[in-house]
Amino acid sequence: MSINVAYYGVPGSFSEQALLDYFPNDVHAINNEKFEGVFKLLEDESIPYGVVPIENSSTGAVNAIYDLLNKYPYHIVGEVYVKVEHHLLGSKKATLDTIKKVYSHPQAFEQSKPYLDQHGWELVPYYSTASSAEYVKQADDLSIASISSQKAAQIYDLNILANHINYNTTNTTRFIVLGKNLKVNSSCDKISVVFTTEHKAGALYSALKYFSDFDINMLKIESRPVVHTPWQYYFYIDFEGNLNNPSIKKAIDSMKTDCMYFKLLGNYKSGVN
Ligand SMILES: O=C(O)C(=O)C[C@]1(C(=O)O)C=C[C@@H](O)C=C1
Repeated sequence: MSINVAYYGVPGSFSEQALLDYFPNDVHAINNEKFEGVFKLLEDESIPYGVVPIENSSTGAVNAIYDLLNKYPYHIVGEVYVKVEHHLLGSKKATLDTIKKVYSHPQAFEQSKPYLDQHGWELVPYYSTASSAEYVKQADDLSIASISSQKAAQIYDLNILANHINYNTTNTTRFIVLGKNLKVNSSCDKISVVFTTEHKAGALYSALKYFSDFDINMLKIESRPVVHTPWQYYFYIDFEGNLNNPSIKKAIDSMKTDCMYFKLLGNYKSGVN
């Protein structure tokens, strides 16, 4: 029986690619055009997983996803890295000279900025990179193009007007797999948490020092504003470990005592980059 998995975008988006890489067999993919839409789809009992982008190697965090991870009760149960190559797509008769406007996801604009800066095109932020291709196909207008994947060019039958326009040749996006429950098995080697600390000298240091005390390798820190309390922050931390390891348990219990708010986001197997 196939398993229902929600993803961001439409067929040909990088999130769909991430889903297919993570769930290569028997999957029924259900899409949504908004990041929060993917989280909402998981409210349906028949959809156990969702796939969304969280971080890009050139342009950094996808902030909206960090905020949604804290807002919804889901867990990170996996991650997958996808090499992201952007192309400029246009309708069959379009050329670089006919283009006036370019549609894409804002992250794709950032990842292709030096190329776009060479042209005077108007940039129109749109939904996913693949929806942008779909839009260009439907509009059938020589003056518009999208920044999308090669797969989107095939699906929406568009021409590639310029290849590989992302400035970083190792441009990679990390996607997370959302699930409803915390799932810990022996292959899980990465933990994600979010917390707030008191607004006083040394508070963050106190919470983080347990990584050193318990010899735990911290992988990432990201901060996001606590919206209704100006200048307070949620700290999102990724670190190596398995929740069944007693010293990881102790480190987390100690950390909690230094935090005003603490949420365990997940323990999962790190993806291959
Ligand atoms: O638009 C898509 O195809 C997506 O999956 C979204 C997204 C993102 O938001 O980071 C994913 C990968 C690329 O970095 C650009 C866009």
